[in-house]
Amino acid sequence: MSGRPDVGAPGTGVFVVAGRSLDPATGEAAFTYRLGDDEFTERLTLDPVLLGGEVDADRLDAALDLVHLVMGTSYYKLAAPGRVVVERPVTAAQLAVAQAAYTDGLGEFAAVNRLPVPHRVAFDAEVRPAGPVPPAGTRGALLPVGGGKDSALALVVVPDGTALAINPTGAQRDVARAAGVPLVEVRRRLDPLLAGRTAQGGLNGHVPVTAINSAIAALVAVLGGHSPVVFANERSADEETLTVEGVSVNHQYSKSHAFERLFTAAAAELGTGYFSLTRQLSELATVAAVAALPLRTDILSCNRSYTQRHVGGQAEQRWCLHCDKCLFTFLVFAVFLTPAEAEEVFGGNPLADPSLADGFRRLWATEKPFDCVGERAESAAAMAHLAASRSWGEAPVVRLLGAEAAAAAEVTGATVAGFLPPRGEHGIPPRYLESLQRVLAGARSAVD
Ligand SMILES: CC(=O)N[C@H]1[C@@H](OP(=O)(O)OP(=O)(O)OC[C@H]2O[C@@H](n3ccc(=O)[nH]c3=O)[C@H](O)[C@@H]2O)O[C@H](CO)[C@@H](O)[C@@H]1O[C@H](C)C(=O)N[C@@H](C)C(=O)N[C@@H](CCC(=O)O)C(=O)O
Ligand SMILES: Nc1ncnc2c1ncn2[C@@H]1O[C@H](COP(=O)(O)OP(=O)(O)OP(=O)(O)O)[C@@H](O)[C@H]1O
Repeated sequence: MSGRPDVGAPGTGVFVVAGRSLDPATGEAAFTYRLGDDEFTERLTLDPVLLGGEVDADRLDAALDLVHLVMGTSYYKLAAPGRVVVERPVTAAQLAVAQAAYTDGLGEFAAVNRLPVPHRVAFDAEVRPAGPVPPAGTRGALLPVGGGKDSALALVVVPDGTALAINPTGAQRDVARAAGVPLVEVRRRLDPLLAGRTAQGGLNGHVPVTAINSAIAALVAVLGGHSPVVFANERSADEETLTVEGVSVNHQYSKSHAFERLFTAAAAELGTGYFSLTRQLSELATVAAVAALPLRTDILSCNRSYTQRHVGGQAEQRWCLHCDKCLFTFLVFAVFLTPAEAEEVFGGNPLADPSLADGFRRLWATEKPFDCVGERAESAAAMAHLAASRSWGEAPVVRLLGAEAAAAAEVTGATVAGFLPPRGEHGIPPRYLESLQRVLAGARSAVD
C-alpha cells in the first residue's frame, strides 16, 4: 500500500511487548511496544487514592504484565504481523488471556480488514510458574462503570462497592454520583504515534476493549486492595455478530463468558475475584430492572458519546438516537416505558422516525451491526411486543416493522417474557447473586 508507515506488511514482521514501568510517587505507568522500526508507549495515570499503600511486589508485577499484554492490541493491529514476542516471562493463565485477546478479540478487526479469520497469532514467550495465591483484597468490590445501563444496575446491586472509570467522561461520573458510589479514575493515553501511523495507512479496527478495561481494573484492584472486580457483561455478548466461512466473529468477544473464564484464572493469580454480575441476563431483563430505577435518567449507552474527544468530560454527551446502539437501547427500554417516559430518558423518540426503520431491522438481521446490541431474537421479540401494545402500536416505525419482527420472532418462538428469567452458566458468588435477585424482583413489567 503506498504511503504505508514502516510497520511492515500485514502478516509479516513481529510485534514486541517490550518494557514497562510504574512510578509509585506520581501514579504514571508506561507500557512500551515495538513494531517494525516504531516504538509506542501507552501511558496510564492512576488515581492518587491508589498510591502509597502496601502492595506485594510480585502481585503488582503480575498485574502490570497483564495490562501490558492486552493493551498491546491497539498497536499490534497497525500491521497485524501474526507474531508477538513477549520480553518478560508470563504465566500460562496470562498467556491464555493474551492469546484470546489477539485472536478472537481481534476477530472483527480481521474480518473488516479482510484478513483470514480466525486471526491466528503465535506467541514467543517464556512461561513462568504462577506464585502462591495471595490473600484476596479486603476493601470490597471494584465496579468498572461505562456509563450505560448494565454497570448502572451493578452499582445498585453492589452499593457498598467502589466504581472505576477508565478514561472518565461526564456520563460515567454522573451515574456513579447518582448511585452514591465513590469513584476511582484512571486515564489512558494512547501513544500519539498510533493516530499518525493509522492516518498514514496502518490497519485500523476494533480492539477488545473489555479485555483492556479488565486488566486495568485488575491492576487497580491490586493497588487499592479491592476484590472482586465486578463487570456487567450480559448474556447476549456471547452471540456472534456474523459468521465468516463458518467462523464466528464477535464484536463483544471480550465481554463473552469464554473470555471471562480465562480472565478469572489470571485475576485469581493476583488475589482478585473477577466475574460478570449480569452474565445470566438478557438485555431485556437488565432493562426491565433499570427502567424501575430513578437512575434510569442518568445513564448513557450511546458509544458515539465515548470517543477519545469526550474523555475528561469536555465535550457534550447525549444519546445520538441514530446509531445502532441507541436504536437497540431505545427499543428494549420502550418495552418497559410509556412513550412519554422514554422521551424523558432519551430526549427523543427514534420509533417516530420512519427513516430509521432499516436501522431497527438490522438488529435481527443475519449480519448484526458491529456494535453492542442484544441477541437478534430479543430485538425481534421486543419489536413484536411493541406492535401488539396499545402504548407503542401506532408509532410509525412499529407500524412498519411489527409484522416482520413478529414473523422473525416466531421462527425461534422468542417472546419478551421468555427473555426475562436469568439463565445459563455464570461465576457469580452467592452473596452477589442474592443481591441481584432482590433488585430484579423490583423490575418493571412490559407495557401494554
Ligand atoms: C467510542 C467507540 O466506540 N470507539 C470505537 C470507534 O473508534 P473511533 O475512531 O470512533 O473513536 P475513538 O474510540 O476515539 O478511537 C480513536 C482511534 O483510536 C483507536 N483506539 C481507540 C481505543 C483503544 O483502546 N485503542 C485504539 O486503537 C481507534 O481504533 C481509533 O482509530 O471505532 C473503533 C474501530 O472500530 C473501535 O475500536 C472503537 O472502540 C473503542 C475501542 C471503544 O472503547 N469501544 C467501546 C465503546 C465498545 O465498543 N464497547 C463494547 C465492548 C466490546 C469489547 O469488549 O470489545 C460494548 O459496549 O459492548
Ligand atoms: N470506560 C470504562 N471504564 C470502566 N469500565 C468500563 C468502561 N467502559 C465499559 N466498562 C465496563 O465494561 C462492561 C461492558 O461495557 P458496556 O458498554 O456493555 O456496559 P455499560 O456501559 O454498563 O452499558 P451499555 O451496554 O448500556 O453501554 C461494563 O461492565 C462496563 O461497566
